[in-house]
Amino acid sequence: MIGFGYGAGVTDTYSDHQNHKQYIDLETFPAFLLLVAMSPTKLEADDNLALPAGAIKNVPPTYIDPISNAQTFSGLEILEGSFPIIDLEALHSPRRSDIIGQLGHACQHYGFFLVKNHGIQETMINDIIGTTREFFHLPDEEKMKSFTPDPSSGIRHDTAFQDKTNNVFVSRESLKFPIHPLEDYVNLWPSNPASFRKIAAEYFTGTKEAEIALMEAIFESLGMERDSIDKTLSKHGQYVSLNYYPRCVKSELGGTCGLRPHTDPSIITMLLLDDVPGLEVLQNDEWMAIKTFPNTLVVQVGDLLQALSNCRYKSLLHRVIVNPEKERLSIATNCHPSNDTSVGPPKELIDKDSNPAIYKNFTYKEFFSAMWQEVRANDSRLDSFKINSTS
Ligand SMILES: O=C(O)CCC(=O)C(=O)O
Ligand SMILES: [Fe+2]
Repeated sequence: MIGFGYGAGVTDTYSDHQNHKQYIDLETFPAFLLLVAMSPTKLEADDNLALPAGAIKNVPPTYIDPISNAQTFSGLEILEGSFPIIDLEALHSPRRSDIIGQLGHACQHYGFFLVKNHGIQETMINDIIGTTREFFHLPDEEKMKSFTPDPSSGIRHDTAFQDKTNNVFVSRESLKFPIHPLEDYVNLWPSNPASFRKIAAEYFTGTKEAEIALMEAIFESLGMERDSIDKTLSKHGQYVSLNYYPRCVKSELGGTCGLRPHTDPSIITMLLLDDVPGLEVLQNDEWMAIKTFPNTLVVQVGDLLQALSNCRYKSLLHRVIVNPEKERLSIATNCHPSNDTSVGPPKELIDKDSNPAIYKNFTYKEFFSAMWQEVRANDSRLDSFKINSTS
C-alpha cells in the first residue's frame, strides 16, 4: 500500500504558521496509522494522479479568469460567458425535455454545471456548512476519534499530508463516510457537534433526492430506456467527503495545494461550496476558477458516467487551490452504483460500427480495486477497462 506513490519519501512536518498547527510527520508516525494515513490517498480518486507539468506552484495562485469561448445552447444560461447554470425548477414540468437538453449539453461540453432550484432548502445548506465548520474546529483528539486503522471503516478522517516524492503539500483535511441507507451508517457519524447527525441526515436525504432526479434526467439525455435507468440506479450508493481547507501559507515543498488534480470515482458528484473560492476545473486545457452563488450547487461528471455514456460525457478534471487568508469548506456527495452492479453503456447507446463500446463492463467493486493500482500521470483509472487497451 505504502508503495503506491505518495507514501515513499514523505517525511517532514509542516507548520501552518497562521494556525500554529503541526501536521503529522509520517516517518515517525506509528506504522499502523501510517497505513491508514496513506490508504485514503490511494483509495480516493483525488490523489492518484501525479501533478501535471505546470500545476500549482505557489500560494496564492493567480485567480484565473473564466474562459469565454464556451459554446452556448438555447435555453441554457451561461454565466459570465463561461459556465452553465441550470434551473431545475422545470424538471418535473412540461418543459422537462428542455432541461434534459441543457443537462446533456452541459455534461458533454463542460463536464460540470451549476444548479439552482435543486430542492434542497437554504436552511439545510446553511446548517450543514455550520455543523461541518464546527466539526473541523474541534480539537484534533476529538476529530481523530474517526481516524481508524480499518480502511473499510464506515467513516474516515484524513489529515493534510506532505508528499515529498511529488514535492507537494496537500492541505485538505476531510471526513468521509457512506450515507445510504441512513439507518446503517448514522450511528458511525460524529456525535460532536451534538446536532451533526440530525443536520447531516436531513441534508443528505435532500441531496439523495436531487441527485436521483438529476441522474435520471442525465440518463434520459443519453437516450437510455427506462429499464436501463432503473437497473443502474436501483441499488445506488452515496459517499460523502466533508472537506476542510485551513488557511494555508506556502509550505517548504515546491508545491502547495488544497487538492490535486483528479476526477471523481462517481456517476455524478454534487458539490456544496462555501463562499471562499478555491475550486478550479480544467476547460479547454486551462484551469478555470468556479465562482459560488448562494443556494447553488456544482454538479460534476464522474468516471462512471464517462463509462456509462461510452465517453460522450467525460469526467471532469478539477483541483483545489489554497487560500492564505481564509479557510474554506466543501461538501462533496459522490453517487455510485452498488458494488456488484455491472457498469457499462446500455445497448441502446452502442452501435458496433458507428459507436463501438470503449470499455468492458465492470463492477463498481472492480473499479474501486483498480483505484489501488498505480496509474501513470494523466492516465484515467478507467484505462484498465478499455476494450482496446494498448498498455
Ligand atoms: O473542495 C472542493 O471544491 C472540491 C472537493 C473535491 O473535489 C472532492 O472532494 O472530490
Ligand atoms: Fe473531486
